[in-house]
Amino acid sequence: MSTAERITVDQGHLHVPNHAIIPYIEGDGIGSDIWKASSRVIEAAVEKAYNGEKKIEWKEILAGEKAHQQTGEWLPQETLDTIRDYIIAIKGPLTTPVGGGIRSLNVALRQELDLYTCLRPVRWFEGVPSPVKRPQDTDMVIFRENSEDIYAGIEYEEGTPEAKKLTDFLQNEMGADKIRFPETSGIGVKPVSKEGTERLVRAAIEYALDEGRESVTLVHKGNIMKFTEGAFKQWGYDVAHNEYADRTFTWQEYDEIVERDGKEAANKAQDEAVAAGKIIVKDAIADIFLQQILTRPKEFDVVATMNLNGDYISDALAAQVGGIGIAPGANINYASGHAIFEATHGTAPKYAGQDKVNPSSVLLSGVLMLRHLGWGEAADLIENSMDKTIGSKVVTYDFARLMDGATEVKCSEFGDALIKNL
Ligand SMILES: NC(=O)C1=CN([C@@H]2O[C@H](COP(=O)(O)OP(=O)(O)OC[C@H]3O[C@@H](n4cnc5c(N)ncnc54)[C@H](OP(=O)(O)O)[C@@H]3O)[C@@H](O)[C@H]2O)C=CC1
Ligand SMILES: O=C(O)CCC(=O)C(=O)O
Ligand SMILES: [Mg+2]
Repeated sequence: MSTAERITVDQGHLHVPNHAIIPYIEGDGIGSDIWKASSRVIEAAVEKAYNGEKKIEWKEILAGEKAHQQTGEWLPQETLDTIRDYIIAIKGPLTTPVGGGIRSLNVALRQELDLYTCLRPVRWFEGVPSPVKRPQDTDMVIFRENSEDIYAGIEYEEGTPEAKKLTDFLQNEMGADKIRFPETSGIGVKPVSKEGTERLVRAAIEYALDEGRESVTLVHKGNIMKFTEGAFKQWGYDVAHNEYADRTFTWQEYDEIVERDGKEAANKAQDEAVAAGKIIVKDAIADIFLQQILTRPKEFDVVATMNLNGDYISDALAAQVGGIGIAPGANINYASGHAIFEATHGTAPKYAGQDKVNPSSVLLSGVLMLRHLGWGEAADLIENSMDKTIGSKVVTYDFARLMDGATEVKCSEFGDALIKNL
């Protein structure tokens, strides 16, 4: 009889049994290849780290194409119920059609479970090829708001009665006179709330404090979208001022000191705050931020931003440290304890079933999961093995095409090499 048990949560604190059941969604496209390779490495690392004392029992749950084939549903209720019950899950990517068709199942999972933080650490591994000269300078952790913004899916197709009704309302009752082509516009709505912003920024500041990080940058396009992105910026600063006054120093405080006492006094206050171990909370407008992460990456650390900005920033930053094949993530609700770990990339359909792509994104999502469970020894083993394997230039196609003298291996063979090097 299996001794496996479910993970439980008590007031946000996880209780992880030694033999833990973890539900997984294999994913569409490349999902099956990367999951097979990664799950084997995770199992081997746990076995080696704890001599069999700790163990994961995977429990498959369905979503996406596999779910549709087997149950007729894209996201069965049973899948949501299982994640609710088992608290922690890991998933491969799921396809979302562009234009029409079903809405994103990835977004639906985050919304259904209210996994409001999308945490995406971006760091370089020794030896990974990168388009920038000093990839080691990029070490950031993205906190992407995961529950609102235009991902709420409130949009109406051009030419429909709903789009016309909303356009008429905006023009006739709200005085919106800048809809350039009202007869042929699709209309989308972008909700951004104070509560949603506060819980995300709070999580980012808590993380920065716990992990000894230097700054939290609020990234927004608040000059143009004043009451959504601009409000995000101000609510973010307010969290720092109202809840973390003794542990943060903000650029708004800096500006106030400049106004009152001059720049020298402000610089002195900031230096003293840094010396006292306070976190600097600052902000950047999204367009220039995308330049500065390339030109001055050392100046950024924890990044807190809204859903769409976070989506773009995730892939842009991934490129700086070797690409989307090595970009992990986690979707977390810090209050309920629920979390789904998943790669940043998608289903890469042109590589589906070829045993070709890099499994590192989902594997490193597993590493994040192991750390989240308190199984850091197994996580360390995997990261060290990645260093060793990539250092010996045994890599999948994505790295091989940018490396001189690399040995290109398949997805499954990269998994084998990682297990050998654990
Ligand atoms: N969380 C999720 O489940 C996500 C789902 N998606 C969905 O995935 C589908 C495809 O999206 P698409 O825009 O093509 O983006 P993808 O991230 O799926 O793929 C884009 C490109 O990224 C590279 N890539 C992706 N994964 C890997 C990997 N594991 N190893 C190496 N290279 C990789 C490949 O680059 P190259 O061509 O240069 O070799 C690939 O062609 C869409 O339906 C989209 O909605 C997208 C993002 C996240
Ligand atoms: O849900 C999708 O299809 C895309 C999601 C995405 O790009 C992301 O979460 O980074
Ligand atoms: Mg994305």
